[in-house]
Amino acid sequence: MSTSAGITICGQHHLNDQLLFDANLCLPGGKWTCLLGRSGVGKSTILRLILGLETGGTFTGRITASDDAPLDNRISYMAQSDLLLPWLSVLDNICIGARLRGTAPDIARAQKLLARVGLCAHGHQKPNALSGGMRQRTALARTLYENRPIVFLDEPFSALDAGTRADMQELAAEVLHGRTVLLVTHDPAEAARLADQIVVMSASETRIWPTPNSPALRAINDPETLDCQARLLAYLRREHPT
Ligand SMILES: Nc1ncnc2c1ncn2[C@@H]1O[C@H](COP(=O)(O)OP(=O)(O)OP(=O)(O)O)[C@@H](O)[C@H]1O
Repeated sequence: MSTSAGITICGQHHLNDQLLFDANLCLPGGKWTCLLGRSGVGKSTILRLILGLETGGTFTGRITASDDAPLDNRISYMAQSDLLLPWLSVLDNICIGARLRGTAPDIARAQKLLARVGLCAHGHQKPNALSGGMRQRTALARTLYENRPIVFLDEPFSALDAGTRADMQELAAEVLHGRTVLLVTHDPAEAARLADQIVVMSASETRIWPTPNSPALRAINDPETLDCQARLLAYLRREHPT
């Protein structure tokens, strides 16, 4: 695996000639950044801009890697929708990246990941036979299979029950330790538990929020983590009321 470079995105994004956001966001290399902010503020757009994907708007600014090398082929991306191919089995969906690159899929690795996301018995099934949470875990396994130094996760645990969510957070923290991770979430508890850096995004700023002193992954009942979660929730409710 190549080194996990940091990324900076600095600039303004306009949608239909209206300013959507003015962002100055630095993702430290090898660390987890959790990005929160009200729905529609532009969190997914930030991911898509760094990935060079269509956003429907216009970005003016700069996106740079800390090692000045191109970001191509260094990022794996788990979008909000699972993007599973309905005609392939769960196992084949997990190794779709290898197939698209024309390389032999590592079936043993895919099966290990399938087991880690709790879907051992479902590898042969088609995605339409799975629940929403099972589909999301398949997409997580596909993202982890890619073994990239930079990983973008857009609400990756949103469809999971509380117990499975905690398990998948722990799996992702273990497998992606030392990678540059950008996790978009609406869950202050998730951010308080997983983040090396928490960023709250609004139209006018990307605000760094204080994280607990202990290293991630933090215990669910760690008092400082619970305090961070409560303060963050209070801020989000005050700053971004519905
Ligand atoms: N391809 C597109 N074409 C036009 N507008 C778009 C496109 N993609 C996103 N938008 C608009 O950009 C704005 C920001 O969307 P984005 O998905 O980045 O928000 P978000 O903060 O991730 O929201 P959520 O938390 O609800 O996922 C929204 O107004 C959305 O309608």
